[in-house]
Amino acid sequence: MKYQGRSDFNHGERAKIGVLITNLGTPEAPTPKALRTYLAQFLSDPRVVEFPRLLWKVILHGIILRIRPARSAKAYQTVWTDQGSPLMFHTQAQRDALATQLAQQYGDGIEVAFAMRYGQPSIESAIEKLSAAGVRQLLVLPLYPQYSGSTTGSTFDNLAADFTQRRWLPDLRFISHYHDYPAYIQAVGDKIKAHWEKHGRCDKLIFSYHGVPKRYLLQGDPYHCECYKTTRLVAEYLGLGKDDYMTTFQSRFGREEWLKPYTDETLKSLPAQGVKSVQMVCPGFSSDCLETIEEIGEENREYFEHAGGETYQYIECLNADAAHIDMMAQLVNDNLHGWVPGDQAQAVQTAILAKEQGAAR
Ligand SMILES: C=CC1=C(C)c2cc3[nH]c(cc4nc(cc5[nH]c(cc1n2)c(C)c5CCC(=O)O)C(CCC(=O)O)=C4C)c(C)c3C=C
Ligand SMILES: [Fe+2]
Ligand SMILES: [Fe+2]
Repeated sequence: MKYQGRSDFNHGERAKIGVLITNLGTPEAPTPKALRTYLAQFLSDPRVVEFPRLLWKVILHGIILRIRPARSAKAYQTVWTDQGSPLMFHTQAQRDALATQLAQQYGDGIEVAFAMRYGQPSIESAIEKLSAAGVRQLLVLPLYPQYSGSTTGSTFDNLAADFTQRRWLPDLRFISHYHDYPAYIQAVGDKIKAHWEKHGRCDKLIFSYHGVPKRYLLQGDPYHCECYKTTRLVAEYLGLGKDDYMTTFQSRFGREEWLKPYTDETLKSLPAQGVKSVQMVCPGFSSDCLETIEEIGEENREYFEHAGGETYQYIECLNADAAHIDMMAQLVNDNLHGWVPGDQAQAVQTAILAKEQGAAR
């Protein structure tokens, strides 16, 4: 059988709305073996590494997957907790809190699930679960505020690939970005304000985003522009002057040029320019993860301090903060416009019918 379907459907079944939040994915364990599996899937994605396929396969399997898993496993060990990978437990907590919030509005007419683009729980398994629960209208929210083909685009590829195997497709809506969504800007701005209230201000506030190869920007990826727009809007919300903040790009991979300015080089050079205290914020990451906790929280702190910097503070991601969950619920509500769970739709229809019958009498 080519297309997957349910043979147990019954006509009385209630149609539900499904909300699927997704993130990148993380290894199962901080070990070289688990890293190898994770990196093999991640780095084989043509959306992530746009390089001639055959040549890349040779480089990936012949060089990178022999060296990087052990190195990355060491880095993951520094962020791993009793609850596992931060990216995983934050995303799980976001799902739980969002489900609780949406249940207050929609009762059990809505199902909320989370999935990861690489590793588990996979997007396929989440759609299967939602479909078995009676979801006929599906809203997908990849938790990447800024659109990039390498993240958001790849999530859509995965979703579309799953749909090519499915017999009965749901109505589908896909949120491709929310980099300038007012509630998101406000949530990021308020998190910074809360940090200032506790710790005071620094010479410079640095907005550090994950980078992508510069080539992707030149070929039309809007990610770079969306990062700059997020920074500008948050800076405006905070009333910052142009010298009070800057945008940088972190987490370079490979040898080609990536989006600049690079976070690490910037931090190495700032103390010589008289900037002795910095606050770091990463609005492109909806959850703290390896790239924020280890790379921004630890590695870049060392670069800055080694170069003569005196104060270095990292402002955490929005994670499962109430303001973040409220923002997600608002975003979901905006995008569910016109969709109502099956029984509510039925109730509306019954009311219209009763009104019509009343008028006919
Ligand atoms: C937030 C947006 C992200 C973009 C854009 C992005 C692009 C991108 N990433 C790589 C390579 C790696 N990224 C890795 C980790 C990682 N990346 C993101 C997010 C974005 N990546 C997150 C949230 C994480 C952390 C995951 C976690 O488990 O905590 C890694 C793995 C770690 C390592 O070995 O260094 C790699 C590799 C590329 C090539 C790319 C754009 C083309
Ligand atoms: Fe990445
Ligand atoms: Fe990194």
